[in-house]
Amino acid sequence: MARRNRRPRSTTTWRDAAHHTRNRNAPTAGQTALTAIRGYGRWVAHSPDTRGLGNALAALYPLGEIGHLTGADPLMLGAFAPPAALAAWVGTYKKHASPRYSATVAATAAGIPAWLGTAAHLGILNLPTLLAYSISATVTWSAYTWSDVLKKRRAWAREQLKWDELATAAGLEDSRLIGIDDTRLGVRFRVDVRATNKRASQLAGKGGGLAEDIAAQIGLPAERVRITTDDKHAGIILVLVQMLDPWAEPATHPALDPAAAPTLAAARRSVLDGPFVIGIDPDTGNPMTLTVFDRAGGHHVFVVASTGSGKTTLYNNVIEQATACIDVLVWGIDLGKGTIARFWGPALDAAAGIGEEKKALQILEWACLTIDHRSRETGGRNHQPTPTDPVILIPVDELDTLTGANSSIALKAKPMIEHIYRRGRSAGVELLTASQRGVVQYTGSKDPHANADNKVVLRMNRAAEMGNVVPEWEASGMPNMASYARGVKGVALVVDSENTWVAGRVLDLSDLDAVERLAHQRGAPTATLPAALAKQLPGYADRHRVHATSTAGGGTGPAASSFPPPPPAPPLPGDDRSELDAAPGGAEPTAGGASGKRGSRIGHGWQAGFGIDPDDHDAVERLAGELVSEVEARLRDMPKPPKQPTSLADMIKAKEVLDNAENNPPEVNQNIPVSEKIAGPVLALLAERGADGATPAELTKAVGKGESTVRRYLAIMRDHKPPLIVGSGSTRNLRYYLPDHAPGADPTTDHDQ
Ligand SMILES: Nc1ncnc2c1ncn2[C@@H]1O[C@H](COP(=O)(O)OP(=O)(O)OP(=O)(O)O)[C@@H](O)[C@H]1O
Repeated sequence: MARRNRRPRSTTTWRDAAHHTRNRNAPTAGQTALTAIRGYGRWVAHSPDTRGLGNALAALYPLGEIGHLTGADPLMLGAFAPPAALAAWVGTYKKHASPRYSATVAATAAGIPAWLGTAAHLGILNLPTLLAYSISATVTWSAYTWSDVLKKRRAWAREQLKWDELATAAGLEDSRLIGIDDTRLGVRFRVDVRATNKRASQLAGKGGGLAEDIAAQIGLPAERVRITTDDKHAGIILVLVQMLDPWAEPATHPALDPAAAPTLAAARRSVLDGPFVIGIDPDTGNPMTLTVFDRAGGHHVFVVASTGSGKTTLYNNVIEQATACIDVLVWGIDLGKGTIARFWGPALDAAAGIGEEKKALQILEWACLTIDHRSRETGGRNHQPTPTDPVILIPVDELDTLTGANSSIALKAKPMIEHIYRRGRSAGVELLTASQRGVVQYTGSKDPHANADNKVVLRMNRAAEMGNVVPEWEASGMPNMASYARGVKGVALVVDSENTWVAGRVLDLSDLDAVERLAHQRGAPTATLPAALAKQLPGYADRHRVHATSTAGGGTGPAASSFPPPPPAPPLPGDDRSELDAAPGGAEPTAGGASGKRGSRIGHGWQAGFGIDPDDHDAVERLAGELVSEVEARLRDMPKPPKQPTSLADMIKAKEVLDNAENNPPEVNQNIPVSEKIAGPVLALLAERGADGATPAELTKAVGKGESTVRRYLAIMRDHKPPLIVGSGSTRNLRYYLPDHAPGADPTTDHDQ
């Protein structure tokens, strides 16, 4: 044991051991100096800018004495100051473009010959020179150390350190951070991955888990880290890290602010002024946009959205922007829910709602005739929109109601939709169609896929569905809309013809009351079709007067008063509506009408806009008679004016009471009458549901009015005495019941007592 202790473990001889022991215990002066110099060098190298400068300034002081001792000419030495300053300024300013930094470096460079000159003259061994030098050196050092360039350099070093940590944890040790940008919600790293032996495309998207690893390292949900390739450099990836929750802020549409709505309604623009803003990109805070027409011509839009994903809200955004354009006319088709006609009616040029299949066909026919007319006129050149020859935008909600297997008009609608999709682009006739799925059973044909420049994908039920709309979505790093921002309403992915995409949130314009108000404030479109074109479109001049039997827009809201359908109008003399069924597009317009057949029947009457030949006296008289009876029929249902007038102040007060119904004390609500149009559907649905009751949303749907309006009336019905309905459950789980069916109600109780 003692032997083992005395001898070194290796084969080193006792001499060597002794030598090492002596070295350890008593280093030579030279070795100590070398170690100290090395340590000092490392210390300076650690921060060459500041420590290096400090040391250089300290070393410069004694150097001044050399000039003094050798009798150097101070003026000669000082003469080097201006060129040194100039050279330093030019060199640094070119590189950093920071005047402050360049000024400091130039002053320092000029200071060296100036100091040498001064020292040569005065010597350094006197107090005033020492003091003056110390102060100047301190000022120089401070100015340089705290210059913006050095501050940035230090911040950059910190970021580099952060990235190095992340990269090591994610297995990308050999990557190199080459850029970093602050984004609205976090940071975006630009990383050179060429030395990692991995391709940028391998790391992008899910990146074999790279995004997830980085997110785990920072402690964020996986979807808050996104990796994409750099379009300009194949060896670089962009790593976007969202430190803040992108969905924390609601994306409210300005129309929801009653104070801003009138200004918004009055705003006018040209479709060529820029793309439509439909939402916000939460990463950047930039608007999410959709271009339906620009200098390159039109761009159809193909929307794929599962139920409840916010399609109506998206349409509200697009229509809001389109109806603000002085050179766009909107012809809406919504045979499924009738929302477009019902709520946007006053601001549209034409619309077809529930049960208005013929009208929908008529609109498609106009679109085809418009395309043919414009193509003939321009020879297929891009249409130039003006207020008197506008772009036609045709939003079609639920395309399968037109072209799907179950549509009764599919046979006629399909070729027209195809014609518009194929030929409408340059003729300024643009489609915006929505389907629940991107398969032909829903779209009717492959035309939306092939001819819509813009694809918009809202929330999907299954990731596999994405491929039916944007086949290369995964390779392009687009988010999976089945899992993107889980739980967030109104998310959308917008992809244009160049495959450039943006994902974000559609502005919340889901409040149909606000939409209705806005449409009324905006009023009828100002654009008009050229007379020569309008006269070729069968029934176009009568589009606001002749309505098919429909429940769409039949509500009593303000929209019902001006645009949406009145009671069915008697057919106009000679106007055989079945003619709408005639195949469009192929019909050759004549000078007097849409087709040879129409032209011969109605002559130039279309131009006059009454559907008859004004030279035909019998027809004019018949029409006058019909018009009188039509006016009488419309007036028949008008309420009788009250005997006592109501003052404006009372009306405003009554409206305030109604608006506040959800918060009024019951005794106030008891005195507010509920019209049959509201109470009827509510009571009918609740009677049908019995003990299951219904949610406010279901009752809103049954009534067909805006959600806030219905909620107010539900509160009023609840507070009536005896109550008409009973609410049960917390605000989120609220359900209404008929009093007999309310949870815990005694069925034997007579509520009429
Ligand atoms: N952009 C949005 N921001 C916030 N909430 C939204 C947004 N879009 C939709 N919603 C919410 O989702 C609900 C459904 O939206 P919307 O009626 O637009 O969907 P939809 O797809 O048209 O529904 P359906 O399939 O029944 O026709 C709205 O009532 C609203 O509460």
